Amino acid sequence: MTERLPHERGFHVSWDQLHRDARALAWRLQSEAPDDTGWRAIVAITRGGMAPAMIIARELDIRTVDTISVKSYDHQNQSEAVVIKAPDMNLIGDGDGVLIIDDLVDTGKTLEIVRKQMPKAHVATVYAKPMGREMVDSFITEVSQDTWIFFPWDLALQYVEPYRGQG
Ligand SMILES: O=P(O)(O)OC[C@H]1O[C@H](OP(=O)(O)OP(=O)(O)O)[C@H](O)[C@@H]1O
Ligand SMILES: Nc1nc2[nH]cnc2c(=O)[nH]1
Ligand SMILES: [Mg+2]
Repeated sequence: MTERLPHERGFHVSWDQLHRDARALAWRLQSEAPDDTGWRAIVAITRGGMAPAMIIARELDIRTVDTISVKSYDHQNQSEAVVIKAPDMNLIGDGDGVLIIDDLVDTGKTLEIVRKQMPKAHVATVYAKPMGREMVDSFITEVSQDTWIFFPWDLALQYVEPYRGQG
């Protein structure tokens, strides 16, 4: 599977690392809140945004959490992102005072369509690649464009050969 990815590097994130990085993002977002009452809601971008959104909601004591689902379709090798489930717009409105959370931004296509729905929201991701960095207001760690980020929900513990004897 992984050999087929057109990326030179792999960045493997453990649950512990994700927890630390999401908490670091929450700490930063706390100081960026619009006023003393804090952020009024979170919109998590499914599915990858749900784990960091839960951690941030806990740290910032945000109880209103909604989701937006974006799916990329391939049309003659050009991918197009489409919203297949929107948040409750009566609750979220234009996004003022709302945090949008995703695990990462890569090309920025997902965030482009999400931002159109909630133009005043504050967009935050845990990880960012250079192409999409301009689409986020806050992030924690940048990786190079040719890096593939592996999240803990896509990984399993397994045996690896010792270095000595390889290559
Ligand atoms: O900046 P982009 O190039 O749009 O890529 C970033 C998006 O891609 C991944 O989600 P994916 O669509 O794979 O779905 P998932 O979160 O359900 O795994 C990731 O979780 C981001 O949401
Ligand atoms: N897991 C994962 N999903 C992605 N979607 C777009 N880029 C990435 C990435 O680097 N890792
Ligand atoms: Mg995603």
